[in-house]
Amino acid sequence: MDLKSTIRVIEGYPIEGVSFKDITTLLKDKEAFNYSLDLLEEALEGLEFDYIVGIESRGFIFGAPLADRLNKGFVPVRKPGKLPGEIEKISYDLEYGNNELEMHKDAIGKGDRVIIVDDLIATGGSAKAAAKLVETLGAEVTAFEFLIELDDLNGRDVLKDYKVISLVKYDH
Ligand SMILES: O=P(O)(O)OC[C@H]1O[C@H](OP(=O)(O)OP(=O)(O)O)[C@H](O)[C@@H]1O
Ligand SMILES: Nc1ncnc2[nH]cnc12
Repeated sequence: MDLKSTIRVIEGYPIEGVSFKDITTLLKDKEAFNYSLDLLEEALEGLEFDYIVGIESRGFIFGAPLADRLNKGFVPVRKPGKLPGEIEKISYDLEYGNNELEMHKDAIGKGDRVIIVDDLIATGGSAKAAAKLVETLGAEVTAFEFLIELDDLNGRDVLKDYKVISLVKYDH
């Protein structure tokens, strides 16, 4: 199956110059959604880890079912103000705008190995911020896994010290 053909591209959203990769068209196609999870699962074969960490919100859509398939726990990295317990917080820049991410302090710790999952890597800012949260809590990032990679935005360079897996590539 050609996964790319199920992803809709909308130019100029949310601001001029951005070529937005809309995964809602993939998600509503049950074969494409299932196949994307098959590929995400297969690509992690041979890696040892304890948890899937998903980045809100689109990272939850792939991260949670992937954790269930792999019989691992799922840990959310959330946008500000959503987690009820004691949190670790970090600020970061996006392709458009900036944001903050938070994680429960007691969610993971020393000796834990995690896979960080998101739908897309653009600048790599969100992924790097999530890794810093994981590492601040004493855990280790085994790999990053994305459905989509935007090559020209060089997010992979930002994550050069890590294993990075992506399924579908675009120039930008
Ligand atoms: O590599 P980066 O430049 O950091 O960009 C990628 C991030 O941007 C999008 O999330 P967004 O913050 O738009 O939130 P959403 O998932 O809630 O739509 C996407 O889902 C990634 O998390
Ligand atoms: N070009 C893009 N398409 C979809 N989601 C994004 N998040 C950051 N950049 C994006």
